[in-house]
Amino acid sequence: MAGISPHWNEFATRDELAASLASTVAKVLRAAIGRRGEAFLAVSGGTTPGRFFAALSKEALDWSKVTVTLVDERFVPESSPRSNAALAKAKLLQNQASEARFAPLFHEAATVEKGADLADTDIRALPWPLDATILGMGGDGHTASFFPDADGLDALLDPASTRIVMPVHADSAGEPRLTLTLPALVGAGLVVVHIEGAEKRSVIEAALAAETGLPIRAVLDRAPRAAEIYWAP
Ligand SMILES: O=C1O[C@H](COP(=O)(O)O)[C@@H](O)[C@H](O)[C@H]1O
Repeated sequence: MAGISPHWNEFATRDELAASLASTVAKVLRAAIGRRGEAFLAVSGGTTPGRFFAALSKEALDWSKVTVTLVDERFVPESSPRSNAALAKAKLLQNQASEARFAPLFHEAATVEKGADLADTDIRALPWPLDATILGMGGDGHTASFFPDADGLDALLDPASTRIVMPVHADSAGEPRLTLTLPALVGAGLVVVHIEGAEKRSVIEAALAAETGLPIRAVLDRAPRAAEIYWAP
């Protein structure tokens, strides 16, 4: 394996995982605020992060100094039930975390390419590097919007990319997507892969055991420091 092996954090229940991950991320955000006066967090969408978002939203810290963005987004407005921004706003930007600044990836544009250019400009102006990146993973081994069948996957996963946001077209994704690029994501001080259930565990274990070519493996291999896998049944 080219990269540094990830570290496993296993929990008996999804609630225990959510509480522990929220506590760890809150510590990282507090440390960043202490060190540089602000903190920068990227979170995933999908079905997995709900409990973690609820727990993190109740953590006491100076949320007015925190910027939250997304690891990836569907090219849909916030009014869509498939919007990751809508999910993050409803489940994370509440309670204590309602004071945080949210930076969306979706911008109204005629094409996802133009939307990605607008997002790249906006997101570039944020306080890089990320302090924490919380990735999810699909059962197909995709993470962020690095789908196995994405057009130009090598460019999306290029560790030398100078882009921060790129458009994604993949038949399996449903609609066009926007994603942070690999170097933007893995440059974070803390990189977490949050997965739940036996099936996803098997997928990531198989990806780590052999060169499957799955995007999750490329991300873990190309991260400059060991990622943390958070898993519960
Ligand atoms: O499409 C997406 O899926 C993955 C995994 O989602 P889940 O529903 O299986 O938890 C997610 O990490 C990503 O942000 C999202 O856009």
